[in-house]
Amino acid sequence: CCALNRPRAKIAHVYRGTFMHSTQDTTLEIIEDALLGVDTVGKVSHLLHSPKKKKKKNVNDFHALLRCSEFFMPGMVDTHIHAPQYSYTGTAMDLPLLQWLNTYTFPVESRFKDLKFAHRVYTEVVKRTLKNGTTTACYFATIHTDASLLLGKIANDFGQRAFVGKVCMDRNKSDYKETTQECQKETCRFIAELLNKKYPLVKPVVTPRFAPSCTGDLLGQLGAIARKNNLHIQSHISENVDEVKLVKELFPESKSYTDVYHKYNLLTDKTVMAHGCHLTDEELTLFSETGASLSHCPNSNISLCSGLLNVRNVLKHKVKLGLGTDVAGGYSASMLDAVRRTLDTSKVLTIQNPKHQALTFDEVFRLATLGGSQALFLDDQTGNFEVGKDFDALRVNVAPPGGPIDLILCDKPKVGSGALYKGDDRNIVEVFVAGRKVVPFMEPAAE
Ligand SMILES: O=c1[nH]c(=O)c2nc[nH]c2[nH]1
Ligand SMILES: [Zn+2]
Repeated sequence: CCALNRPRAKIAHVYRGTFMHSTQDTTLEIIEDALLGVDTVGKVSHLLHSPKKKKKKNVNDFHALLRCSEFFMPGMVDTHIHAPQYSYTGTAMDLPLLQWLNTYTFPVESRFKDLKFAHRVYTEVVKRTLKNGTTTACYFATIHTDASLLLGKIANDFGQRAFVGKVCMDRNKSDYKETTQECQKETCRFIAELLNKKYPLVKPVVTPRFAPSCTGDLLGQLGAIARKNNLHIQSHISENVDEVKLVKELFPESKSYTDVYHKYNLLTDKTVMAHGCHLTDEELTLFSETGASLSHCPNSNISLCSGLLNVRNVLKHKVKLGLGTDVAGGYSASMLDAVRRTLDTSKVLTIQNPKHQALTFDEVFRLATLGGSQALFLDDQTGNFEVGKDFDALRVNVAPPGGPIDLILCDKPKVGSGALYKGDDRNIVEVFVAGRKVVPFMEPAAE
């Protein structure tokens, strides 16, 4: 419908082959021998299911033909990732959350005052996630405004769609914090300067780290800033039981952890909260009523022994949910890993309770793509191949030379699931964001 209201841009590319995506009505739709057009502004102009019936020769003449071992799927949406923590991924997996933060995370994040170090790490994380098929990332940076702006520039240079958050914390045992006033002032500067760059795909997100590292004053100010500027919000919630206990002690007047954020206007339909493993049904209802979403980060939840989120119960409460890698609580920057761990976690819940209905592959595929775009309030722009949305896509080759998969029993409808279970970045041969090919990497524009 929206596509009809716009003047139509010219078609720039047409691809022919198999397309896999999720829609509101279909968990996983596989369209074989389809023709998909991308217009000059990077949007899907048409998706024809049976082009053979349309015998107008000149329509089909200029298409790029996928190999029979290839298909297109929507780019994946990482709804929660800490860009600075990429520097120590996989090296600090032996402590629970609160000790883990003090021992490993805060000392490393403090180093991002150094813009040279920040440039190196942020370039690597943007490249690594893009190569692994993350077309949209919702990033936490650090408390440093200039380094956070640099992350925005690097995502823009490589063509990744991203939210970037300058982290806010005015309460911490170590020096890694700001005063309440600095947090507020620097958040406003960060938002103004990032918006001023007019990057088409990179936007700021208001980012209180989590309730234990913020005073009520700061949370209130950040809620007001987000409201005034109509911005996204991200934080953490109910990841681990000690953290939930700490929040009870720090905010005794609040009914629950969720209530703390709600009180300070931080639960909106543009809020994404990571984890939520220990939320009560009552809290999930508050999420549903406010339209706030959850980011499920199974690798992190297992690696830090935080808990097992019952995604089925979250979905029953009609709470929007996407997947996140949560680097470096999670040790993998790949969303394919997040897909697998989501399935594993759900099956563990079924082992514990046979009445639990485990998530299916198709459902998890939807969470990694359309679900993530809904969680980030971006589903009018990305998440599947509906006409009028940006063409954010992965060209997957199930069996590239030297790849990780041996195609033996090739049952066509199952090829996609096999590729996502067993595949890696070698299978993601091209990545597109808003119609632009971003993998293989583009040369960043000269200064
Ligand atoms: O997984 C997590 N990573 C973090 O950096 C963090 N900060 C607060 N809570 C957190 N959880
Ligand atoms: Zn996190």
